[in-house]
Amino acid sequence: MAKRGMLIVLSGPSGVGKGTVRKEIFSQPGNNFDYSISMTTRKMRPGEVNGRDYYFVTKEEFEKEIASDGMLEYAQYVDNYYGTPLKYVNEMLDDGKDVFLEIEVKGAMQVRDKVPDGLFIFLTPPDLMELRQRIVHRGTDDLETIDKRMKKAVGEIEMMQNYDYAVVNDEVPKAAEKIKTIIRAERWRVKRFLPDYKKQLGDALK
Ligand SMILES: Nc1nc2c(ncn2[C@@H]2O[C@H](COP(=O)(O)OP(=O)(O)O)[C@@H](O)[C@H]2O)c(=O)[nH]1
Ligand SMILES: Nc1ncnc2c1ncn2[C@@H]1O[C@H](COP(=O)(O)OP(=O)(O)O)[C@@H](O)[C@H]1O
Repeated sequence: MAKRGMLIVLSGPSGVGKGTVRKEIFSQPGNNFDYSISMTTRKMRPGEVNGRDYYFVTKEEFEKEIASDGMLEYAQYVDNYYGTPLKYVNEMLDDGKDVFLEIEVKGAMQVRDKVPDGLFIFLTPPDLMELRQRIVHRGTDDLETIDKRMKKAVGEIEMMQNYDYAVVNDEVPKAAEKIKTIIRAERWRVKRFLPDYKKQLGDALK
């Protein structure tokens, strides 16, 4: 049955370990979902590669994409734009492939409105002190940015209620395992099969 692919959205507060857990999932055989590379106006960090980690663009370039309806969703996060280019996601889903988005909560809620049958998973820290320690430990943000990210994290965690599943990122392999289990089960959601059978029934009764 040629089913449309499943859109998988992983969000959670900055520093909770989304990138780390996603890489763990993708490194395992059979879990190479198509990853949607986001566009951002934030500065490239050491070690990041344009076109692999993000498409790094100017504010003007980003605003042009918004104006031409080129984004599935976008949000402003700590002084920068972040967004999901629409074209790639649509092509992959039409091709029957599952697409994985790793995005913050405001963007995820826009996706939820547009793609209600997507799978929405919230990655949450064991507690807020641990979250702060992870951001400090990562060493990519100055103290002022860390404070901004922490304040934001509180509001973001409250958004958890709008997701289908919550996964606590206590240990990376455990969190990755839980997410894989959720994805595996969700592939067999009745909603995903009904349209195909309805069409077959229509054809069979002709
Ligand atoms: N809405 C939206 N958020 C994104 C997108 N790409 C990344 N983000 C989120 O933007 C936030 C900041 O990302 P980044 O500056 O890379 O920091 P980090 O993920 O905390 O290392 C994170 O919560 C990301 O998940 C996107 O395409 N759309
Ligand atoms: N389960 C975990 N236990 C301890 N540290 C973690 C865990 N998951 C991630 N980290 C660390 O926390 C920091 C933030 O992780 P990262 O994947 O960059 O988060 P995000 O993508 O959500 O902003 C990194 O230094 C990472 O190594």
